[in-house]
Amino acid sequence: MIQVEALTKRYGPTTAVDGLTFTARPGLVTGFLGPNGAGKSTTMRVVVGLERPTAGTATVDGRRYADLPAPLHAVGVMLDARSVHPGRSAFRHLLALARTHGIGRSRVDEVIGMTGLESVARRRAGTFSLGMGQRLGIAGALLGDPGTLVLDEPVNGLDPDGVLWVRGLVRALAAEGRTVLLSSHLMHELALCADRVVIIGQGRLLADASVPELVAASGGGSLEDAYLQLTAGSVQYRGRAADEATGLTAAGGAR
Ligand SMILES: Nc1ncnc2c1ncn2[C@@H]1O[C@H](COP(=O)(O)OP(=O)(O)OP(=O)(O)O)[C@@H](O)[C@H]1O
Repeated sequence: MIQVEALTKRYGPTTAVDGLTFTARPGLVTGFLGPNGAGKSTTMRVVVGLERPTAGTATVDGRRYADLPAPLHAVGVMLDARSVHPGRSAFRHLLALARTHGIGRSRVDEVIGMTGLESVARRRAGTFSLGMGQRLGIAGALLGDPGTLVLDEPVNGLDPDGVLWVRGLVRALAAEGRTVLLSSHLMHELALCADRVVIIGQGRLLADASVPELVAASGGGSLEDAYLQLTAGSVQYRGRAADEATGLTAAGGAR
């Protein structure tokens, strides 16, 4: 279980997370949404002990990450799939991670199998495609057989088969009673795999509800409709309308 309570994180003059409170419960996939720069990654980084809160707390199973006796067994993390040493093979990377946490080699083989990386396990991670890197990141998160998983955009760069695989994986992990917190910008995918959705904007909570509740509150559209309504006032980085950006008029002619 992840509990975020009155969490604030400031970087100099920037308030990345602003008094945020929510709980990701066992047995559920909790989708974590928000516009670019809303504070999702920062929140996840605090949960897994990579950042210290300015105020408030974030705990896993009631303890701050730093106080967990066996962190890799408590919480599996995939924040940035590119953080793997490029010269190391997938197998070596996972083995090094396993060894530093007292995890046996057989579990390394197991997670390589679970993530479909058998044929490339001996290849240098630096040669991996985006999707293969994502799979390796997920393998690392699964290594400690953790009760909680924190996955930052796990379907980013995956092909349709990979997206389907992640959906099945997170559903299965939740069905086993684990807590899954997963961020994504893919509304359609989240509508399919999340039980609850936490939406933030400019570091603040905008909604914490089930997908059907959000859809009903938006007037019965889609999760995307609900999200766009809720975040309309919180988007910081908005491009020009497509017709303006391309120099085309509404009638389709060039300006
Ligand atoms: N190390 C840092 N130093 C300074 N500012 C930071 C740092 N990390 C994040 N920020 C700022 O905090 C805010 C929240 O960023 P964060 O990466 O958490 O957002 P996000 O919701 O994950 O965005 P995205 O969807 O683009 O990944 C942004 O304004 C960002 O520029």
